[in-house]
Amino acid sequence: MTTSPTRPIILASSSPRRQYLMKEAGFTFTVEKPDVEEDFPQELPADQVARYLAAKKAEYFRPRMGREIIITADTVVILGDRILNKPQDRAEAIAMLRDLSGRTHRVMTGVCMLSQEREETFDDITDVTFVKLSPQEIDFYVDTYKPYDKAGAYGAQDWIGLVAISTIAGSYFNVMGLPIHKVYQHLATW
Ligand SMILES: Cc1cn([C@H]2C[C@H](O)[C@@H](COP(=O)(O)OP(=O)(O)OP(=O)(O)O)O2)c(=O)[nH]c1=O
Repeated sequence: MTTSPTRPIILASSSPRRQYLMKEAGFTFTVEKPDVEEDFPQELPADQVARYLAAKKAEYFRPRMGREIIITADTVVILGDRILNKPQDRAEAIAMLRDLSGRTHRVMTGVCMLSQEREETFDDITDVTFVKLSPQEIDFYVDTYKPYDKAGAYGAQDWIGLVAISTIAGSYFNVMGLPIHKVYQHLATW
C-alpha cells in the first residue's frame, strides 16, 4: 500500500532503527551515512535542536545530490530545558539515567527531506515518563547495553524501555528514532 515516490530515496542514517522503520513501512531506499559533527549553537532553543541537526546532516549531501530524495533525522532527549545527547562515557550515561529516573522527559526527532528543488523539515514530540530506577538497575543497564549511541543513554526498545517506561504520550517510533507516520504522510506529497 505504501506508494514510494518515483525518485529514489536515500535514507542518510547509520541508525539501524531508522532503517528498520522505513523498511517495515514499505519504502524502498538505499542507505548512506552522514559524516557530520553533531554540534549546535548554544543559544538555539532546545525545541529547535533536532530539526537543526537533521537539516545539518542533509546539507552534507547537497553538493553530491542527483535526483534522489535524501532523508535525514536526529533524535534528542530534552529534560527541563537541558538537551541530553549521546553520552560520552559510562559516568555520563549513568548521570543521565539518574536524572531521567522518576521523571517525565520529552523526545524530539527532527526529520529533513531534501531534493534539488525542495527542502522540508519537520519534527515530532513524544513525552516519556520513567519509573524510579535504582542505582543497581542503572549500572546493570549501562554495563550490559552500553547505550553510548543513544540520545539520553537509553533505548525504549531495550530492557530499560520495557521495565522503566510507565507512560508514553505520542509516537513510540518517534522515540526509537523516526516519526514514521509523519515520514509516510510527507513522502506522499513528494
Ligand atoms: C531515546 C532513544 C534514542 N534512540 C536512538 C535513535 C538514534 O539512533 C540515536 C540518537 O542519535 P542520532 O544522532 O539521532 O542518530 P544516529 O547517530 O544514531 O544516526 P544518524 O545520525 O546516522 O542518522 O538514539 C533509540 O534507539 N531509542 C531511544 O529510546
